[in-house]
Amino acid sequence: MKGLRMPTLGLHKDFLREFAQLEKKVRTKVADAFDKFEHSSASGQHLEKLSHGRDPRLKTIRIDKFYRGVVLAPDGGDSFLLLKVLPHDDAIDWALKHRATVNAATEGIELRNDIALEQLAPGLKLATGGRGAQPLFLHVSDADLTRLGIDEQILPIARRLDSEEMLDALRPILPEHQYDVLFGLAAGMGPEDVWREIVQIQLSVGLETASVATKAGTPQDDLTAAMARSQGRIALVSGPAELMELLERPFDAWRIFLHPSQHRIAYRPSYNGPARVTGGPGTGKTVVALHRAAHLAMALPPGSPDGAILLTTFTRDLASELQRSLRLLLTDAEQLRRIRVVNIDALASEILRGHRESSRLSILTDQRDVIARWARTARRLDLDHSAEFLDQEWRHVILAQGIGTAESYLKASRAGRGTALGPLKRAQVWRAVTAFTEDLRTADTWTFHQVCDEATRILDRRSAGGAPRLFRHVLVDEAQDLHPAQWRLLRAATEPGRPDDLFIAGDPHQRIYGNKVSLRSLGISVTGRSHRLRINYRSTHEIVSWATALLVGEAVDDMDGGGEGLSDYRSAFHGSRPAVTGHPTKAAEIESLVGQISRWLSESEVPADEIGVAVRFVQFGRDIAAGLARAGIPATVMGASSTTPEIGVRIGTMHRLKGLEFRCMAVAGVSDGVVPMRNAVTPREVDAQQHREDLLGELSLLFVACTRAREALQVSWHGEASPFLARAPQPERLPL
Ligand SMILES: Nc1ncnc2c1ncn2[C@@H]1O[C@H](COP(=O)(O)OP(=O)(O)OP(=O)(O)O)[C@@H](O)[C@H]1O
Repeated sequence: MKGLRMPTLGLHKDFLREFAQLEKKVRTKVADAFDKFEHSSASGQHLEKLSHGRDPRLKTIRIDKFYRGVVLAPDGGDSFLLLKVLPHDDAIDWALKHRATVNAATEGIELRNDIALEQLAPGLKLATGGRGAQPLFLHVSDADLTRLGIDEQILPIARRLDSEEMLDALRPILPEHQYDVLFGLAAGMGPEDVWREIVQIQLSVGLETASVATKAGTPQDDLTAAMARSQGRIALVSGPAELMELLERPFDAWRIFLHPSQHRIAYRPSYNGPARVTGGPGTGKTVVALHRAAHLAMALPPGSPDGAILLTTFTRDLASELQRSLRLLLTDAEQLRRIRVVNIDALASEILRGHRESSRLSILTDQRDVIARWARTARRLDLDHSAEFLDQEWRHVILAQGIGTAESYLKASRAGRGTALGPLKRAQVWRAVTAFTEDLRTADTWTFHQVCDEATRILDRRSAGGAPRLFRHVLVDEAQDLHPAQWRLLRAATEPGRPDDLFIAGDPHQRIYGNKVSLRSLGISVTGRSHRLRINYRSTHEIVSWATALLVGEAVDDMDGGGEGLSDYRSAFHGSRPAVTGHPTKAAEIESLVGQISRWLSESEVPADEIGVAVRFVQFGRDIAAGLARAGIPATVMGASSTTPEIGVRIGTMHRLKGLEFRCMAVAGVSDGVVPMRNAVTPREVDAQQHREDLLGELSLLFVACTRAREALQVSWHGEASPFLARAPQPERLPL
């Protein structure tokens, strides 16, 4: 077969991003132009060389009168890397200025703006000399910088940087890997940490993907080899059919451009027990869980039963979203059938229903009904504990620890609860719990936690009788909000001690339901199999830094006996700053919001369903929907009806929008008394610890709402501003 090599086609992630932003008719032309790469003999013909470019391998291709593509293609070689698609003059300008190199540390391809870098150095010297500030990388030796992949051109520039802002300003012209290394060092990581977390991951994932991508014995040119080692930045495609498939779904880059730090977690052949991924909002935890599920489905032997893998999460809406994404990732119907996607509570009810004579199950879904029942019980027994206190004691101590008798409750640890309860008080609480649960039993009515408990007992009995566990692998997303009863159900659903039994994705900073767990106490040890993601792919740097400031100084536990911070958490790209606006009245806030949404729709041409509005309580959402309707803007209040299809702008409570994302996001009604919601916070005098926990929960809720925004965020209030807003820096009050 000598001389008959197929061309290698690679796609840079910038290419897909720019392609996604083009109008549909231009996208069709781009697809047509690159479809011509079908045969190696013809592939290079359409490429035009540039004279006086920095890199003779950078060529352009005509798309139409206005657009050109930029391709990296060595003369006479058979590798093509699609880099950019830009308006005609910009494409030429980009191709003239840039140069592709292979990084000495990662062996992957990197691109740099050669001209801008050359022009930069003298100016930088002056700036530093003028201010005499301390160089940013004084503590790192040249040898270390070189070992981490900083090359001869960048080293003198790095030496002249004296602030993180300067580094940030240079980001667009620096080779991406080298920026990542410098960012890590500037954020306080030592050279060894940077080596392990940034270089080694890229190197080892790159080598792994390269060995999969290249057939044994096939000779390769340097460019092909380096392309294959550039996991996360470059995706190799098998041919025109795959290229066309990718171009049909340009918004779903997550399917092919996993960052090496994501790839190594998702595609590790096997974990010798439960594994976990954490990270701030938008770092791709869900993406990693989806890829892991796909990896496990592909690894199952042929003929494996349908539904052998469970992919689960907190709510029904999030489960539907997971199912939708999974269908994009896995196209093989048999592999897809191996993964069952269902939310935990629905799974628990299904198990219980299947076990009862009647499949009807009455479940208390509204927390207000639960509280009303507690209030009745407390009145009947003449107790002076509040309904909320009793409910919390039941959920956070009794159900959480699976306590079944008065004796064990008397001895139980109440760590995390702020009010001491002596034996007499405990006996009173136990009486209330017994009366409350007895009433539920008589009415054959359940809470979801009870359903989970009962489902766990059913599963445990079945496996004690020798039946196989329900699932071979269990993956759970949004894990920070699970109650211990739900954890126990998941533990019982898969065989402990088996490789890849549990895969857990979650962010403790987004804990909004007050459920704190210790994984160890539930028999789930993730020691040595825990990973953290640091790069936000959803929101701009401006949104991420504003929202992160809300949580500064808050200690959050990581469910495994440690704490987790957000200091090295950052965004992958820049955009406009969030806008924060106050209004004298509710009507004025709604009017301004309607104006902002109209501008997003008309000036920025954002489709209505890519605009989200988060509110703390649903009635304000309805008022906003009415305001939008008066302006002729379609909107849906999410969850208001299960039968009406969702159209237009999505309005939802902050709880409801968890896990979702929108190009433009308004977080409205962030007023004093509403955020934090007064009646959602236990008074300090009732339970000081619970008071702190509730406040943190409300703060996390605001954080979750703000981090749903991809490109634009507006936060507004009427009356007095929420005290939480004083934590965040005042952004420029500019229209977005
Ligand atoms: N490697 C990647 N390349 C491109 N896009 C990515 C990548 N990883 C994640 N994304 C995108 O970033 C966004 C956030 O990803 P994802 O929802 O998985 O994050 P998350 O950590 O689960 O977020 P949250 O905790 O806030 O719900 C999504 O739009 C996803 O498609």
